[in-house]
Amino acid sequence: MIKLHDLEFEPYISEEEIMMAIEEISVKLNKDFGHKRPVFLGVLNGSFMFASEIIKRFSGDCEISFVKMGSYEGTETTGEVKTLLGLNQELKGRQVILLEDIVDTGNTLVEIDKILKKAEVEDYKVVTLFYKPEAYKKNIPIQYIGMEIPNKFIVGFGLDYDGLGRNLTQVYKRK
Ligand SMILES: O=P(O)(O)OC[C@H]1O[C@H](OP(=O)(O)OP(=O)(O)O)[C@H](O)[C@@H]1O
Ligand SMILES: Nc1nc2[nH]cnc2c(=O)[nH]1
Repeated sequence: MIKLHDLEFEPYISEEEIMMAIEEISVKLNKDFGHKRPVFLGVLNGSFMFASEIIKRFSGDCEISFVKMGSYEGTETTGEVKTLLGLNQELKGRQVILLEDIVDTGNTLVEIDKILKKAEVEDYKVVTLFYKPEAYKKNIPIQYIGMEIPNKFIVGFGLDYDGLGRNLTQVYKRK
C-alpha cells in the first residue's frame, strides 16, 4: 500500500505485466511501421515513460515529438482539455504514431485528433498502454492497446495523482 497526498493506493499491475504489454505492442509497431519512417508523438506528461519504452524498441528510422495536454484535477477530468504545448514540428504528409499512457473518457484524444487533422498528417494511429472501455465515450479508433482496465483511478508508470506517483515503476489503483 502507498499513500499519495490524502489517498491510499494498492498494487495493481506489476512492472513485468506492463513490460509484456509493451513488448507485444512493439512487435506490431515494428511490423507495421518498420520502413515508414513514422513520427512518434508522445502526449505529455503521462506518456513519458511509456514513450521511452516503445521508442527504445523501434528498430526502423523514426522521429520523436511531443505535445502537452492537460485536463485532470485530482482524480477527475475537468472535461476541458488544454493544449499546454502544441506541435513544434511540421507533420504535413507524415505517418504519426500517437503515444498515450491512458485513454479514459477520450476527451484528450478528440483534441489531438483536431490538432493532427489541422496539421494535415497523412495518417495517424493511436497507441495506448491502458484503456478504460467503460469510460470511453468517443468514436476515434484506437489501433494498439496494451491493457484494458476497469473504470478505476490508477497511478504509476507516468500517471499521477496531483503531480505525485509518476515515478512508480508499477501501477497502483485507488483503494
Ligand atoms: O481520455 P481522457 O479522459 O482525456 O484521459 C486521458 C488523459 O489523461 C491523462 O492526462 P492528464 O490530463 O492527467 O495530464 P498529464 O498527462 O499531464 O497527467 C493521460 O495522460 C491522458 O492524456
Ligand atoms: N493518473 C491518472 N490519470 C488519468 N487520466 C485519465 N484516467 C486516469 C487515471 O486513471 N489515472
